[in-house]
Amino acid sequence: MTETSGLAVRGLRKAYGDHVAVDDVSFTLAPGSSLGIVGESGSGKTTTVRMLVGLERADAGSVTLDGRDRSAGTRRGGPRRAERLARAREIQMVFQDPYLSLDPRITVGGCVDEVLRLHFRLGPAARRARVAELLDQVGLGPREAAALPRALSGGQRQRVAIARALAAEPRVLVLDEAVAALDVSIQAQILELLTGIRRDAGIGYLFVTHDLGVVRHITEEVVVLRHGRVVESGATDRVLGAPEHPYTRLLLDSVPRRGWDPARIDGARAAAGGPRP
Ligand SMILES: Nc1ncnc2c1ncn2[C@@H]1O[C@H](COP(=O)(O)OP(=O)(O)OP(=O)(O)O)[C@@H](O)[C@H]1O
Repeated sequence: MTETSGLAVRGLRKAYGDHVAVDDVSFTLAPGSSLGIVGESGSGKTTTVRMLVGLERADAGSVTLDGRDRSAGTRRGGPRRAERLARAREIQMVFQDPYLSLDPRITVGGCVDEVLRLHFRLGPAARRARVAELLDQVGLGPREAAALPRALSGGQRQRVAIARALAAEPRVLVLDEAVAALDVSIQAQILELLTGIRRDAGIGYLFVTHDLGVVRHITEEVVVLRHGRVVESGATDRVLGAPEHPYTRLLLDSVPRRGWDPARIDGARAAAGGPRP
């Protein structure tokens, strides 16, 4: 990746009072590639991506997309609305629970249409066609388009959330535990769908998850966070296949499987430096 293409995160830091949630986190995401951010609960994954999408202000560090500084332009009064909108469009987020992020009073088609109206100058007929196309891309048809979110299954709702994110034509899609609430078979369907979209659209994925199976399935590179710091990063196959840091080994050993022994995990945790004091 050249310095000017893709997403580059450098030295991000965020403290809440005297608790440092994210500490000097850096990584890059090439256009169309897929990066996993893994770590235990409280390791700083969500705080990191919230800073990328502007839901949280970083204390230090920078985020650039295709060479443009996303924190720049904060001159007096902040960036102009058009700039802010353009920036918001570039990185879209899909959350764990689409039910909470979808307006219960607006039909599925209407909620995708909202995004088109916000970001693009399209007439009603063009918007209708684009809504149908986006829903079709995620495997939903006219029946679902006319329904309210509560009439859909969890997997269908997550498809709506993905269609809505894609409507903005982002460069990067941040998926924060986006399949965690779904049944395993539905998870697999959504992961397949996302894999296909990435291939076709060349959108970069940032996958926040505690599920190493998901990481193995969908990411090319991975960053391991612990207590807000990057302890290991690299190609997913290498990091999961031959982890170098004791904490990564601990995460791998913590996945329940045949012959799994919780007592061994406690021993490994002590070796990795124990819980935070
Ligand atoms: N708004 C906030 N105010 C105070 N502390 C916060 C806030 N948001 C996060 N934290 C703290 O920052 C640390 C990192 O939290 P974060 O949610 O980023 O972790 P995570 O790795 O995403 O965890 P999980 O997998 O449970 O979502 C935690 O110790 C958390 O308690």
